[in-house]
Amino acid sequence: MQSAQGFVIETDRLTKQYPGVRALDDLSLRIPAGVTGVVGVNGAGKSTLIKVLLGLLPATSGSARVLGLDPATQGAEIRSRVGYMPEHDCLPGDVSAADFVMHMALMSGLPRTAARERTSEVLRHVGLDEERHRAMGGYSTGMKQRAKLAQAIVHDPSLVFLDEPTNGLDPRARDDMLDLIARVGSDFGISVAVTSHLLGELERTADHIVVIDAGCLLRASATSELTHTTGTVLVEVLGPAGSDRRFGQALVDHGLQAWPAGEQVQVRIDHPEALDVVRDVAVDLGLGLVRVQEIHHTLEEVFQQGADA
Ligand SMILES: Nc1ncnc2c1ncn2[C@@H]1O[C@H](COP(=O)(O)OP(=O)(O)OP(=O)(O)O)[C@@H](O)[C@H]1O
Repeated sequence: MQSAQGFVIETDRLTKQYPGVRALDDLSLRIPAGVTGVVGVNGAGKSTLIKVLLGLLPATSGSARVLGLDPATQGAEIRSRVGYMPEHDCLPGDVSAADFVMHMALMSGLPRTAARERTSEVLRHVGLDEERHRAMGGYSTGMKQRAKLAQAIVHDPSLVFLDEPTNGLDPRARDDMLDLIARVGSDFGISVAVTSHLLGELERTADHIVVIDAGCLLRASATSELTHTTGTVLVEVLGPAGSDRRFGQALVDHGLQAWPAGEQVQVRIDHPEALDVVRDVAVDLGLGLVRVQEIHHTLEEVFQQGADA
């Protein structure tokens, strides 16, 4: 279920005041279905936002809708339709993932047979098939994060909140977790709101990015809009040593802006025929064109530019 306008989450001037700290400050945002990255430095207000949206914390002022429901009065209903993976370790060490996830499935109201089937399905999905009967106290951080993800989606929610799911993971486990999150969206059709304090991390995974700073909305946009093309391409040619330099010089002689980038050449594509010139120059010099790749801004660059402006 979504709101009449098709947003899974909407907030209007949402404010949360803790004693001495305004964690959310007049925050108005709209999050569509799909995978959305909620990005902000530590202390920006991400966890507070999730807790208010789940109806676990009352807002000081303003309003919100989650799947069209009001967290202030319909928290229990929201929590039955929304999954939540908390940031911190909250798993009982002496219980197996299979028992824990099954318990969470039963708690959410699934009948026993459906709960058992769904538990196997989600544990397989998160890659905890083999180890599911071992006590979770002996799990690695990556395995614990997977078990937390499994319990968040076991009741087949329409939306899931994942609070810093890559925290404490090494780069390989982090990439695996990000792939898994993308598949929660695509394979199960569950909308995802995932937080991170690392700007670049959700670039590949999220369809939309919301950036929060000191409880305020800094930016909200489709990821593709934020990381739009830089108008340059990276070209790799195949030929004898020094071919890249000869190629770059020839492009400049043909009126293009080109400069070296390692052993490749970066070329500004500022008119539609520029790519034809790149191809023709390579042919003229007898060089093979190995690849021509569009360069996109990274999210870090986009926000660095914003900060410098
Ligand atoms: N229960 C609380 N009482 C007082 N201040 C709090 C409380 N919980 C959070 N805060 C403060 O509110 C601000 C926002 O915290 P929040 O945990 O929502 O941020 P965050 O973006 O999730 O960061 P992190 O990833 O570090 O948890 C911080 O300044 C934090 O210290």
